[in-house]
Amino acid sequence: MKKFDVFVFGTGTAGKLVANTCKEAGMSVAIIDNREYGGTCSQRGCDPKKLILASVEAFNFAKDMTGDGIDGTINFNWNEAMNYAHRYTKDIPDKTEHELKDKGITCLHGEATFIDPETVILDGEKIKAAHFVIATGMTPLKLGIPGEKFMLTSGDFFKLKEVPEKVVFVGAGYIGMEFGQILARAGSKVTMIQKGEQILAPFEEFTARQVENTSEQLGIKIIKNAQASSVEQREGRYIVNYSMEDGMHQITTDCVFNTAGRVPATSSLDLEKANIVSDKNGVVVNEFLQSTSQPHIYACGDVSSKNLPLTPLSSIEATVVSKNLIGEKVKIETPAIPSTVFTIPQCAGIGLTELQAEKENRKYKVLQEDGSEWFNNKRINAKAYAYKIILDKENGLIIGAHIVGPEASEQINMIAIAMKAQMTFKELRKTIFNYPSWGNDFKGM
Ligand SMILES: Cc1cc2nc3c(=O)[nH]c(=O)nc-3n(C[C@H](O)[C@H](O)[C@H](O)COP(=O)(O)OP(=O)(O)OC[C@H]3O[C@@H](n4cnc5c(N)ncnc54)[C@H](O)[C@@H]3O)c2cc1C
Ligand SMILES: NC(=O)c1ccc[n+]([C@@H]2O[C@H](COP(=O)([O-])OP(=O)(O)OC[C@H]3O[C@@H](n4cnc5c(N)ncnc54)[C@H](O)[C@@H]3O)[C@@H](O)[C@H]2O)c1
Repeated sequence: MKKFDVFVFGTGTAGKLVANTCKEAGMSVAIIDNREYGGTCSQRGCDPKKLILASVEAFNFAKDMTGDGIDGTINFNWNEAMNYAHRYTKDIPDKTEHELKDKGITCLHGEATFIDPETVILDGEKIKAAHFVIATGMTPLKLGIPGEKFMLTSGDFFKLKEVPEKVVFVGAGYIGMEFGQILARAGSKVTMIQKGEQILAPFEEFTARQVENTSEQLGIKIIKNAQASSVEQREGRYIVNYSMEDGMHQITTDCVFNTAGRVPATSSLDLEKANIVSDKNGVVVNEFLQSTSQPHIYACGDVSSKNLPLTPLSSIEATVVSKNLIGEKVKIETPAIPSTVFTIPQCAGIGLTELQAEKENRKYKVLQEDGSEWFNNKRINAKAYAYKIILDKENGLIIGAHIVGPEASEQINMIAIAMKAQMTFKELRKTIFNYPSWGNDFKGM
């Protein structure tokens, strides 16, 4: 029977980092994936999305500047934008696998399942390991509604051959809003069906509302307090039935996406046979990222019960797991975590929202303003720019920051540095920034 020091499930950001580090430390390592190597971020998430956004942003920029230096008809070409993204992503699976193999890591394909805490089975063959690392990421949430099989999921977005005339997204979260805006700019008539009152719910209401307003200006219809109840197929099109307080409604569309959230990908691992405890947040782990029920088994990335499911956190968690496996004793510790929805304008946040600060009974001060008339925003004829900075009333430290604007992701990175360095907002503002630049806007906030 084959036996390894470390057996890793998943070849995404988290899994491949653990496999590489353990191998470099001299351990015997096997890694497995049930689809192509490379994971969500590189194949059907962050990277292809941002590559498509390169031309969407250029298209939008040129449109905003039309009459102020840009002349003539500007077209967005869906197939070219998709080909551009695929050119970058298509070689990654083979390259990832070759790099792992070249290091001497055993690369497997398929679905290995636990049969006991020390053993998995793959195609009838038993494999033992001293340690297992679960890094299987997340998968789209099942809505459990009739006709769900007609719904597309985020991975299908990157396979769209043409821009649908009409499209419905069930769920106006990160994925729904990012993809909805891309398709709206490409020419689709987009409708969002959102369960609650707020789109982009974990974000500050003030900034999320600006994304809502700009999306509506773009022609996106956002139906809030609505829940999809079934999807029917009729003559090559789809009818989405949804319920609202005043009763049932329906909408006919060319395609419908399930963007209602993602859940930990654990269902095919037979975790119970190894007595590995998991819940709705994933494999339950302690501060060392060890399974609380099986300490020789670790979990990291989206599938672990700790932290938000974001790429930088998958890397941080994988680093902690690797260090623990090679004999250091390291706890997961994260400074404040920035996050951005890559819409136009971008919606970025870090730390507490005002509502959270209120609920935690914090003594705080809010700096909030609409910056849409500020020079940086006016210079590019951008639609929206606003911020809300929440400061500890006593010591002036930043406890939350929320920016909506063309470069909000980079501005929030600067706030992340200030928060990590325990710098007050006043100190941050004393920095000399380039002028004119988005960083310099902190001086005016
Ligand atoms: C559309 C989209 C856009 C996103 N955009 C961003 C963004 O802009 N910024 C950001 O920070 N995050 C973004 N994310 C989230 C980001 O992609 C994830 O946080 C990150 O990829 C998680 O990495 P991971 O290694 O934990 O899991 P993954 O990269 O998902 O890797 C898990 C791997 O495990 C494999 N697997 C699953 N089940 C099994 C099994 N039973 N056996 C073997 N292998 C298995 C999968 O095939 C996959 O290759 C986005 C996600 C999506 C879906
Ligand atoms: N830019 C980024 O960093 C980025 C981009 C995409 C995804 N992600 C990561 O992936 C995770 C998953 O993203 P997501 O967009 O799938 O989830 P999400 O939680 O952001 O959004 C899901 C939305 O669907 C709504 N919803 C749920 N059930 C519904 C129903 N039955 N009918 C109508 N609406 C319903 C929810 O209220 C929520 O607003 C995110 O939490 C994030 O961590 C990050």
